[in-house]
Parts: sequence; C-alpha cells; structure tokens
Amino acid sequence: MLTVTGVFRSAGARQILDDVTCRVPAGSLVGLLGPNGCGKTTLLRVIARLTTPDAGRVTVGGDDVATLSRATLARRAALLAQHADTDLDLTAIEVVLLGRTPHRRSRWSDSAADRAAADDALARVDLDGYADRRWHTLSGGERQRVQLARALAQQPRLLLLDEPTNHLDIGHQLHLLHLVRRAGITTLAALHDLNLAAMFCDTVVVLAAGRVVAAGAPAEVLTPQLLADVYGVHADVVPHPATGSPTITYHPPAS
Ligand SMILES: Nc1ncnc2c1ncn2[C@@H]1O[C@H](COP(=O)(O)OP(=O)(O)OP(=O)(O)O)[C@@H](O)[C@H]1O
Repeated sequence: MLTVTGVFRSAGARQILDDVTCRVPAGSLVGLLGPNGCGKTTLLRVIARLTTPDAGRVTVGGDDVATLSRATLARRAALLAQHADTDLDLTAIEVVLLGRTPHRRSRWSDSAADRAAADDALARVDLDGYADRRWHTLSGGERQRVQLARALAQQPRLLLLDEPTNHLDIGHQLHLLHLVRRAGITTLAALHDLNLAAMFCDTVVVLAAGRVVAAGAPAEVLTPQLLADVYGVHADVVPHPATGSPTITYHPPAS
C-alpha cells in the first residue's frame, strides 16, 4: 500500500503540490489524472524520492520513504519516467537488466536469475526477439515498452508510471494497461486518456493546480461536471453497457 499524506511542494512562489493526500491500496491500479501542469509528475517524483517535499509524508508498505535507504527504496518502487531515455549505446536487454541493479549481489555481473527476469519482462511487453536490438534503432513505442520491461524486471512492490501509454498505438496501450493490471503490483499511473483510465483503474485521483479535487471509483469521479470544471471540456458520459465503466464522448470546443 502507498499512502501520501499532506504533501506540499513549491518552486519559487508557486505551489506545485498543495496538501496532497491520497492512497493506493495494495495490489490496486490507481489513475493519477489532471490537466497539463497540475503536478502529476512532481507527485510521482516525490513518492520516488527524486524530489523532496516541503512538507508531508509518503509511506510504501508501511515505511516512511524518507527513512529507507536508496537501495531498499529501489527494491520496493520502480518509476517509469515520462521521457525515459538513455544516451548510452545499450541493447534492449541491457536496458532491461538495469532494472536488476538493486537486486544484484555483484555490481559487475548478471546472474542467471537476473537474465531470466529480464527475458521474462521483455516477453511480457511483447518484445521477444528484441533483446539484442540497439536502443537508438527502436521506435518511440518500442522504447517505452523496453522501459516498462526494465521497471517490471525490478520486481517492485510499487510501480509508478508517468504517462506509460505515450507513443503507443491503441493496441499496445490496451495491452500495456491490461498487463499492468494483471501484474497485480500496487500501481499509481499518471494518465491523460480518461477512457483508458475508466476501463482499467480501480480508482482515480484528480489533481488540479496541485490539489486533489476528486478521488474515487471512475464512475463516481468522471462526471460531465468534473470534466468541465477540471479540463474545461464538455462531454457526455455514459456507462459501458457490458462493464458499467464510464465511457466519455467529447464535444468539440464552441468556436
Ligand atoms: N523545478 C521547477 N521549477 C519551476 N516550476 C516547476 C518545476 N518543476 C515543475 N514545475 C512546474 O510545476 C507544474 C507541475 O509540473 P508537473 O510536471 O508536475 O505537471 P504534470 O501534471 O505532470 O504535467 P503534464 O501533464 O504536462 O506532464 C508545472 O507548471 C511546471 O512548470
């Protein structure tokens, strides 16, 4: 379980995160929603301890992340960053093996278990046969999936995903979120596609200007009123006939 309690973060005079409190129950997939610049990436970075909050507390599995060593935190939590990239001339499997670093006994060599975990992670993102492909030869979507494989190979208790469906075609967007859901890892995922969030997330947390403005089941939260208030868009929201999850159809902006 992940808990975030009363987190504040500012940059200069600007309050980027303003008293954020939310939780991700163990094994659930929670969508972190909100318009550009509302603080999603900053919150994920605070949770991963890449950014220090001005105030507030984050716990993973009951432990305050501020008290964990870097190595322990790296074994518990994996972050898939929004623009995960590398300038190194690595192959796909070498990138995935980076996810094994926190588990390694020897700094220099990969064990058979490390290699098996990396191979399995590549297969799970549908990239069997890509192990020896050089990073710079991969497409944007393939890179995104290799980075997810790196995070899965880390075998974390908590997965933090920053717009994980970026660059992916619709088939791979569905495949990725289905895979994340079935993995059963406690996951907080920043998402822009509200229909995908409604389909896959157990609950959603909506940020606006650094504050949590709504949280709960997608059907309760994703109302036409919320979409108007938070995103400034007009939309129809109807329950999916089979699953009951909200399905959103947007109206073009009035000219
Ligand atoms: N180091 C910083 N200095 C100044 N402003 C910052 C800094 N980091 C983030 N911000 C600002 O804080 C706000 C929140 O940024 P953040 O990247 O967390 O938003 P986001 O919700 O992830 O946005 P997007 O959906 O566009 O990726 C933005 O307005 C951004 O410009």
